[in-house]
Amino acid sequence: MNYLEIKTHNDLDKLKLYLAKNQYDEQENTVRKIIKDIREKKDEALFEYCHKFDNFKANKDNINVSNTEFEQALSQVTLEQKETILYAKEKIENFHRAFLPKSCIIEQNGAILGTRVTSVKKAGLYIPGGKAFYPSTALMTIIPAYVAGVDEIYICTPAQNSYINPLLLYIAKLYNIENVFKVGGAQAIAALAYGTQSIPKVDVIAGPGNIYVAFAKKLVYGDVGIDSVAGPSEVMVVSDNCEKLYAAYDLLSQAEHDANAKVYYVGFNKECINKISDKFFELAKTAKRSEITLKSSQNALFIQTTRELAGQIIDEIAPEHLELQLNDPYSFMNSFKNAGAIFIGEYSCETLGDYVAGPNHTLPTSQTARFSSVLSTETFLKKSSIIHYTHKALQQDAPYAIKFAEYEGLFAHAEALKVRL
Ligand SMILES: NC(=O)c1ccc[n+]([C@@H]2O[C@H](COP(=O)([O-])OP(=O)(O)OC[C@H]3O[C@@H](n4cnc5c(N)ncnc54)[C@H](O)[C@@H]3O)[C@@H](O)[C@H]2O)c1
Ligand SMILES: [Zn+2]
Repeated sequence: MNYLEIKTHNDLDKLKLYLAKNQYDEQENTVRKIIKDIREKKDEALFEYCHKFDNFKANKDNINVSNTEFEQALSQVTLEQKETILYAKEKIENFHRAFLPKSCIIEQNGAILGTRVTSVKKAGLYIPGGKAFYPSTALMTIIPAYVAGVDEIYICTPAQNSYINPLLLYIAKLYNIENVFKVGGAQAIAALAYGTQSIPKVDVIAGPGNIYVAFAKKLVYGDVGIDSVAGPSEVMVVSDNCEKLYAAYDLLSQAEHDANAKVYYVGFNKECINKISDKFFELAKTAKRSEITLKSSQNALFIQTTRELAGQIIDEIAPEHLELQLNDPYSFMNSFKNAGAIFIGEYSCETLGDYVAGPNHTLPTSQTARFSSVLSTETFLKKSSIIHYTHKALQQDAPYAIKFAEYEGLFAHAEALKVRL
């Protein structure tokens, strides 16, 4: 078991050292090669990788889910499944609508100044599907793109042996999305970033994935927009009591996603740490997905610290999901800034956020919550400035702008104003 005792400010170095050990050079090299191949050989490389990684013999005619496949899938979806999806859909839509940024203008010294919010034209959504199926991610990626008003939405998801989860296709159909490509991993991200004969180049790629997907998004960023580096799941539970052992269950709920998932428990006394870790490892051994949890549980880190230092530990790790099972969580929240999503109180377990609470479950991982945000409508929006002067407003501001232009030696800038005065 990985265990750190952080009792003084200097002890934080132990944590920094621990976090710096996480290196994935091999996977990064693999991803670089995949991106290069897709850029150079396009569909040819894409089809090869579909075969290699997902055992799907892709070609230009079967890479896109056909109408027949849609119909077959839709006929398999039960009434109960539809009701469950529609329940979550409504809650997620309401949340994303409520936080939709709007264009706005102000008037300053007679000039009209504003921000015009427009959506991107084309979005590529990645819905993972290697070790589990994620229809919930279909809702979590499609809804913000749809609410933002994206013109064209394309989906990529791995199709092992050509199979795609029917619930995912049901959700795509709810939003009239016809372009669902059976492509996963880094090759899907590269195809959406640079375009191939079969897959169009998009403006923004959003959606979570495993380490290959996360690296690929990081590497194509700049040529295309991304939501965040939303890689293998992470959870940190900070608790000041352990009577109910909830923390152990919550750690396991993230450990079952991926062998590379990371779970952290931060406690203030050794008894709690022992109790939670014992239960966690017991659950990891007997879990239904034990072939994954036996590996990911090896990444679990248990930290004993003080309440005063806990905030700094959170800021260092910047966990994707943070659960605060504390007596006074709201005052504790002043002690840190970095976390993808914050779950407050013992009843707000992370599973609710994954499926039905409403906020997005696609979140920054591997310490990127220091500067990245949860996936939202903003991922698919951009802001342009609006600047509109009348002659009177120009007369007021021009003398100052002319002086600035002269300080910078940019005399043509000054002239452009002078001719208008
Ligand atoms: N951060 C978030 O918001 C969030 C949300 C949900 C899920 N997740 C994460 O999404 C991930 C889903 O992972 P998954 O594996 O089930 O599905 P996935 O779709 O992300 O990955 C499957 C793809 O990985 C590629 N791949 C697999 N092995 C490879 C190899 N050896 N070399 C190159 N490429 C390879 C293949 O192309 C395959 O199609 C998990 O890590 C989970 O924790 C994250
Ligand atoms: Zn989860």
